[in-house]
Amino acid sequence: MPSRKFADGEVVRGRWPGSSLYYEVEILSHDSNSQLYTVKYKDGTELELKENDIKPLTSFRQRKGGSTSSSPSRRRGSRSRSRSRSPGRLPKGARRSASASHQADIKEARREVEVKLTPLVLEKFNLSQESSYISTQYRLRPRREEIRLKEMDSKEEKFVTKELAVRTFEVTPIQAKDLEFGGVPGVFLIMFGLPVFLFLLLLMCKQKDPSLLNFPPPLPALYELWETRVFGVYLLWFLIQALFYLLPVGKVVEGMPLIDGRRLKYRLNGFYAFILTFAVIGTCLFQGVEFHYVYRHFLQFALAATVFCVVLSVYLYMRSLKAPRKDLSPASSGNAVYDFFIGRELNPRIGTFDLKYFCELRPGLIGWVVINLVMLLAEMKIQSRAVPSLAMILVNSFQLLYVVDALWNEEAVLTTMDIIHDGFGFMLAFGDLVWVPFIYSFQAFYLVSHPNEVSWPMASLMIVLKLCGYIIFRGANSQKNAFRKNPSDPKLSHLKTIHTSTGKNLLVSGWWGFVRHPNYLGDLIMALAWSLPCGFNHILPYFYVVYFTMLLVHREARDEYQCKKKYGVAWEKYCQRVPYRIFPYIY
Ligand SMILES: NC(=O)C1=CN([C@@H]2O[C@H](COP(=O)(O)OP(=O)(O)OC[C@H]3O[C@@H](n4cnc5c(N)ncnc54)[C@H](OP(=O)(O)O)[C@@H]3O)[C@@H](O)[C@H]2O)C=CC1
Ligand SMILES: CC(C)=CCC[C@@H](C)[C@H]1CC=C2C3=C(CC[C@@]21C)[C@@]1(C)CC[C@H](O)C(C)(C)[C@@H]1CC3
Repeated sequence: MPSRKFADGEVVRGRWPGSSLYYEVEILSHDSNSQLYTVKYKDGTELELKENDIKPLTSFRQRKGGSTSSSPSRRRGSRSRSRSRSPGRLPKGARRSASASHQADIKEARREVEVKLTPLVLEKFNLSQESSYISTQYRLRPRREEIRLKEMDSKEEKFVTKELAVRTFEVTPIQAKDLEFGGVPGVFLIMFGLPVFLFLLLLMCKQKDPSLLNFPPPLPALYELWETRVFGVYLLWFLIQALFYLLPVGKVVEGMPLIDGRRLKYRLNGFYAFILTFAVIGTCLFQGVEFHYVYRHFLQFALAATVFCVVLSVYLYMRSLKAPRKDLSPASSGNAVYDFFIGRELNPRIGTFDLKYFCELRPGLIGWVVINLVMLLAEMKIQSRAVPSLAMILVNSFQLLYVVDALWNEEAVLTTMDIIHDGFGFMLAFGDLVWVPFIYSFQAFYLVSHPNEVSWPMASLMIVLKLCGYIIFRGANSQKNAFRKNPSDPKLSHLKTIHTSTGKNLLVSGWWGFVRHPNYLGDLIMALAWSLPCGFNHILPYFYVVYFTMLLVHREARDEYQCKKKYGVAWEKYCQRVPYRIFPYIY
């Protein structure tokens, strides 16, 4: 008979399903057939857990004792992590509401968790058991601070209790307000509108006078835009990038925990792929390959990429119908149109080949730099220049820095909303493979046919602006990534934090104490710096700044909504302490 590690009545730590958080539980019984323990959380919740998901209390106490954190808020954060909290909140992936008519899928996974929860009466948590080992930390704190913290604790406990009650018993019907992007009509409009808009914009830019008054330009017939050879070149590009992605070079890291606690592995070799790509391009240039072909067929390439993206999205949707429910995205809704757009499967993979992760950083992002280079060469050819214009050099170098930075910090993409929350569907396929390479290169495309002379003093100001944006963007992203990776990193010990009932803390000083999305602010400042070299003759090169502001304001609202659900009172406190979202004193 297989042995069991924990005895009935033993008090241990049990992992909350789908998260990496452990809570104090009592072992009630053990089933020798299923090898599952029935455990009881402090609020009365009973669950069945595997032995791997249970840890002795001692391992946690030892870790706390070794905390290096020094700031009061950090101490407070670690204390809260070591204390038992209600596991009432569901795993991140299961937070969104379910439809009555919703297929089994992801929401059923949530229901599975819910039906096993059996708190008939939700009692207030008993925290006394652990107070002995946290008391040394309490004693160090001034009295007034202690009272304030206790008040906050009781407020948070009430919040968690309420959350648990709601999440345990509520059968949440799908409601229009739960769908983002304007729901089904909204995503329908986006799916048809964006490709049309892309072509109108590119055609407009090709006009001699790309004024808004000349909008919309005449659309060419579809057969004029389709070229099989171009499609072949595009496929070749995609396959070469896929080949580079498969090279067994670079570190392998684990992504964030999924709904079932698994962590997928990702190879970080984007930067190598970039170097290899440019080694190949350099060789081709040396061999006299005509890159002007890409400029001459720019619209055809955009169409080839769009067709490819539609085919890919159909494939992704079809395969998601066979995907096990644990693999579905928390953003998926059960509505076919919406799910086709937002993506139904969270991490579609062919073997170890992760399609979303690959598309997010490789063909589109590296393609953007290649297109910029093509535009630089086209400018020299069309304007008969011996060297590229200063404006073109600025645009190329600013955007090159952005892409190299993304590939160098590739691991950071694993914590973005796109990887953790959104599925892989039309939105990201189109965004990654069409929008990024063909819209983000718009300034360079514009400069080919609309030259702008930039003086050195103006160029210096633009460089300063770009560097300011970059320092904010990189500083904020690195600070948050380092904090999420290791909250007690000594390099971050000077920063203040707010503790949350999930056990994770929020930074409230440093970049994240300046505004609530400092990384977006930096990104937007950089976007402005990319457009300024195009001058002020036309509004068109500033389209990117306008679009990007809209994208990030909308993204900030989506993130805010999710953080509010995730962190509750703690998030509200954060908002009080850091009142501005992106632009200090403005928004
Ligand atoms: N060029 C482009 O087109 C685009 C670029 N971007 C860039 O991508 C990057 C990633 O963006 P995105 O994924 O949207 O979001 P963020 O990197 O800003 O991540 C948001 C998450 O950070 C955590 N967080 C929020 N506030 C705090 C805090 N005070 N302390 C600690 N953690 C906090 C929360 O997650 P949790 O607590 O769960 O860790 C929150 O959900 C940004 O730099 C953005 O500018 C984004 C979109 C498009
Ligand atoms: C118009 C439409 C369908 C929008 C989709 C939005 C996408 C264009 C963007 C969503 C998130 C993105 C990110 C980057 C590029 C744009 C998209 C795909 C990113 C790869 C750019 C480089 C950054 O350093 C980044 C890695 C942080 C970033 C991640 C998010």
